Amino acid sequence: MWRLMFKNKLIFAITIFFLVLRSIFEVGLAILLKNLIEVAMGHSFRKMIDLMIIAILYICIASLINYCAAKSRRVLIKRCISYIRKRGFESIMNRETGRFYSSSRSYYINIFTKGMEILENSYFHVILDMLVGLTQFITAGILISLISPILGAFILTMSLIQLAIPMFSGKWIDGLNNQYMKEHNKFIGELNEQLGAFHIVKRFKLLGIMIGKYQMKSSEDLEKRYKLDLSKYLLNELSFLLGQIMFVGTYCIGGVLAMNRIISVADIVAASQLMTYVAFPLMRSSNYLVEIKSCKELRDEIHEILDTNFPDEGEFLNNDKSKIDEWDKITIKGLSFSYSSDTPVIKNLNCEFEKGKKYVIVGKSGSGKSTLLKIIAKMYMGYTGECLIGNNELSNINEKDYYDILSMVDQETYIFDATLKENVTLFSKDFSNEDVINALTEAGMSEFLKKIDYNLLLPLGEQGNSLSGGEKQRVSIARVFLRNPQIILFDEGTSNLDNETAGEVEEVLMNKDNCTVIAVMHRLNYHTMQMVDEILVMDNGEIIERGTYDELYNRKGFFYTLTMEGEEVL
Ligand SMILES: Nc1ncnc2c1ncn2[C@@H]1O[C@H](COP(=O)(O)OP(=O)(O)OP(=O)(O)O)[C@@H](O)[C@H]1O
Repeated sequence: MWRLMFKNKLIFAITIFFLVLRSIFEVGLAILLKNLIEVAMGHSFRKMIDLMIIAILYICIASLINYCAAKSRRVLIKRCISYIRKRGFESIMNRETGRFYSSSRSYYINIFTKGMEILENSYFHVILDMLVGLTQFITAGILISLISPILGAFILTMSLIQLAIPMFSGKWIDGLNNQYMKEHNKFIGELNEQLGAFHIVKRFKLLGIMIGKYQMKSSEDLEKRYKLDLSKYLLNELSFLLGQIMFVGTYCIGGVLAMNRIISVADIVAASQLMTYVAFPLMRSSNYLVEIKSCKELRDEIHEILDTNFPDEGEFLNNDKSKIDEWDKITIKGLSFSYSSDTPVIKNLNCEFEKGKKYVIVGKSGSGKSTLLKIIAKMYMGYTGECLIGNNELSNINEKDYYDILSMVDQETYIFDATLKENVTLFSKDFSNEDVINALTEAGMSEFLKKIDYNLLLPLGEQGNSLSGGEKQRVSIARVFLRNPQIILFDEGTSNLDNETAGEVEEVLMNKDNCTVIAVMHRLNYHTMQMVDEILVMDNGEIIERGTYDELYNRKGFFYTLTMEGEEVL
């Protein structure tokens, strides 16, 4: 991670230059003081005036250097964090879908907010502070040893004792820090969930329960933070105690040496001033090492995010995977999948979807329909069996290529805080207003377009707050229609629409030329069903019936029972 600072060679070199210069100037002040005392004791007014002018100039130059050091250090750290934020975000957004979903949203948010703050304060600043401390320590150490080797030896011994602290406490603090980060992740997750569920909390009068849940996570988070801080304070105090022993000890030894006329009073004053630059960097060094160690896990995580086969700007991670060849059908052979190791959600499933044909999957809630669609959409890896697009195994296909031919309408719609047009084109410049209007019309938005006077620049607000649930759903359908993909996966895409509009949209969908449609539907419109090539009936992760609507209905099997229960067909 520290190598990141080298990436900005010029600003890194400038920062080091000013920091080292600043340290030398700070330490040099002790020699200036020593000379002032010696001149004062020599009673030469003229020399005193000259030295005072030099001292004022010295202090002014030191201040200027301090400012330059602070500014260049700030620029350097800003660039490092900016690099990690930008490349990290690109890397995460370029992840394969399955891998992206293997971590929670609050995990990512935490890395980019709290994580960056910790990295900045507990790593980059600390490394530069260590450099300042090291320069001060070496310069002051040499000067003190020149004044008295005995004092030098005493200070060195005490320093080594101080350095032992982080070595013994590193793992302990590491563990506490990890526990805190985990608890903090949970707290952010809870906060995210509760704010997202604001309307449900209101409507179902859940405030008491939710505040209780929130309070629990909040106090666990604060408790872990308290334990971490307390341990850090303890170590700080131990370091401070050793520092004080060194401080007082140096005065005592210096006094004895002065009594024996080995060093002068001016030497004692200079040594006491220099001691600060030996003692404090050392006292802090144990904290620095603790801080650096404490964010090791975080650095490893950021490393993993940044280093995984990192692509050039704008490229996708899995470019090594094969491009998709010509294909004639989607073949699923012996497919099994489970979210957790115990219960499989898809069980040894076999089926085929021919290119250009239209399919509807039905089944009771929880039978695995959406999971099957998500596997075909390359959102979940870790399945067993085969999922072939033509002759290409899905897991070997380049995701970018795949999403050129496949689009999905999800159960959950996502609307960006942008205009209607941007929400349909998804910020692409490749589509005209006419294309957008056609797609929206196909998605059943003609009345809405009239109502807004065809204003495609209409802002839709945060999460599409200015739209109804059905309108949001139709915007997400229009996105898919606009792209005219070879495969459309449609997961209850019309569930929020009235029967008439739903029927119209489904008719457009089922009449898309050269497009393979696999739709999950609960509410089956008879007219739509007549346009479907095959209906697959799923139960408990398996396909138990398949055929046209009439075939299945007349078979009087599971599908018929579903229709009789009134769950599937209106
Ligand atoms: N992300 C997940 N993690 C763990 N279990 C899940 C996850 N998503 C779904 N499941 C479980 O997998 C099973 C199948 O879910 P799936 O959403 O595929 O069913 P479905 O047939 O589409 O249901 P519905 O018609 O209600 O949408 C359910 O028992 C569900 O609880």
